[in-house]
Order: sequence, then structure tokens, then C-alpha cells
Amino acid sequence: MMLRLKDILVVRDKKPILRVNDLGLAQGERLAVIGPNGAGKSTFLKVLALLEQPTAGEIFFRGERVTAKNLLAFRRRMAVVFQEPLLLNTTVFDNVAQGLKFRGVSGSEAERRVDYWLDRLGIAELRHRRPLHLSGGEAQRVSLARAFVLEPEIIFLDEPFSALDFPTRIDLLEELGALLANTGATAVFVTHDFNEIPHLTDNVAVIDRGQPVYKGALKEILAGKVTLPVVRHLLRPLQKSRQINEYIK
Ligand SMILES: Nc1ncnc2c1ncn2[C@@H]1O[C@H](COP(=O)(O)OP(=O)(O)OP(=O)(O)O)[C@@H](O)[C@H]1O
Repeated sequence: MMLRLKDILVVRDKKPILRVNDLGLAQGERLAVIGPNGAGKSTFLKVLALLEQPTAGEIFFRGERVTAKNLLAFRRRMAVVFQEPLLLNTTVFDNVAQGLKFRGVSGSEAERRVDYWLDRLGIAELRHRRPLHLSGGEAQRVSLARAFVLEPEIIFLDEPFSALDFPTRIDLLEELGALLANTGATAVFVTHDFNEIPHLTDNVAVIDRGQPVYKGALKEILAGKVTLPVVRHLLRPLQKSRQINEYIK
């Protein structure tokens, strides 16, 4: 098991906002996390990514309990991509190289790796540009390069493409799907849109009011076999677009 949450509780402002009894991620597993606004998806992701300390419970990384002592070492084996690219006001190259520097990789080895990932994400020509002048899609390509260049064992993505227009989003989802398949990285992808998931995986966790309420195949959900009210609610936009498609025909 790559990562496991056990008896996790997160309390903020005296309110429980996340409870996870037992949830594991196998090596190479790709999990999409879906749920309504405020359900706790980002909190869940941040706890898994060791960015937010739970109020109670235990986290295991490859079977070893995460403690204050080993936390940083484990975190360095992970990478996170947020909805907002959070790029520094320096060149694209330096943005992608930054995490490598923290991990002690510099010089020609860093340059080789950064160039490889800039090329792989189709942004080699942006190497010397500053993030301020990039489009939203280009900026997220930089964020992906910055994450993949670290060769993480797990990559966490929190609604990375939600702010992008639809065609750009589809392009990036397809590319991300191919990258994850090629690298074999374990991945957790937060979204609020069922349409995004098939590009990446068939494996879904549904979070509702601070708790995972389903973990299983997207196919089961789309076939109407999961009757939870929250799932029905999340499926409504899909049904609407099907109705519109029927109407167009
Ligand atoms: N630091 C905090 N202090 C108080 N409440 C918090 C804190 N962080 C999150 N919350 C609350 O916990 C709940 C879950 O938030 P979270 O951001 O994890 O949900 P989400 O599913 O990612 O939402 P969205 O889809 O809107 O981004 C929300 O009600 C939020 O207001």
C-alpha cells in the first residue's frame, strides 16, 4: 500500500470537516475524488499530501507511520498541482527547476530534466518567459512540468484545469492521462465534474459532508448502480447535457 489513512479526523473552527475511517491507495493507483462544493475534497487531498495535519488519526507511507520527524522526507517524494498555478515571478525554466534545487539536484542534471519536461509538455519555447505573460493553459502546463520533473511517487492534483476553457481542459486532461499512464505514478485527482474522470481513470471516491461515501468504478456510477443522493445530485449536469444532445439530434 502506497498511502493509507486510518481513523482520520480533521476539526476546524470546532467543526469536524473530514472523517476517514480507513482508506488506502495502492502503488500505481489513480483515484479521482469527486463531491459537491464544501464536501471536504481539498482537505482530504491536503491530508493525503501531508500538507495539512489532521486533528486525530494516522497516516502510513509505504507501511511506515508518518511522524513529525519523517514528514518532510515523505513530502519530498510527492508533488502537488493546484487550481491556481502559484508560479514565481521568474522564468518558466527557473519555476520548473525550483523543486529540484530544494531536493539537491542542480547543474546539468537539473537542466536535462527540466528541458525534458518542458519539451514533453510542449512548452520548450516558453523557457525564458515569465509566468505573468502566460495564458491559463500554458501556466498549468508549467505547473505540470514542475510536478513531473520531481519524478514523484505520488502526484496530487486539486481541480488543476477547472479555470480553463473547455477545449484547453480536454487537451490537458488527455495529456495528463497519457503522462500518468507512462510514468506509472500513483495519482489523486480532485474534480467536481464527472466528465473529466474518464480521461484519467475509472476509479472514483465520492466525498459527501466530510466523508468518503463510495469508492469504486465510475462505470457503476454512470450505469446508475450507485443510488446515493449525492451521486444522483452530481450526475444531474451529465443528464442535462444528454438531454441537450438528444434535442440537437
Ligand atoms: N481552515 C479551515 N477552517 C475552518 N473551516 C474550514 C477550513 N478549511 C476548510 N474548512 C471548511 O471545511 C469544509 C470543506 O472544505 P474543502 O475546501 O475541503 O471542501 P471542497 O470539497 O474542496 O470544496 P470546493 O469544491 O468548494 O473547493 C468547508 O465547509 C470549508 O468551509
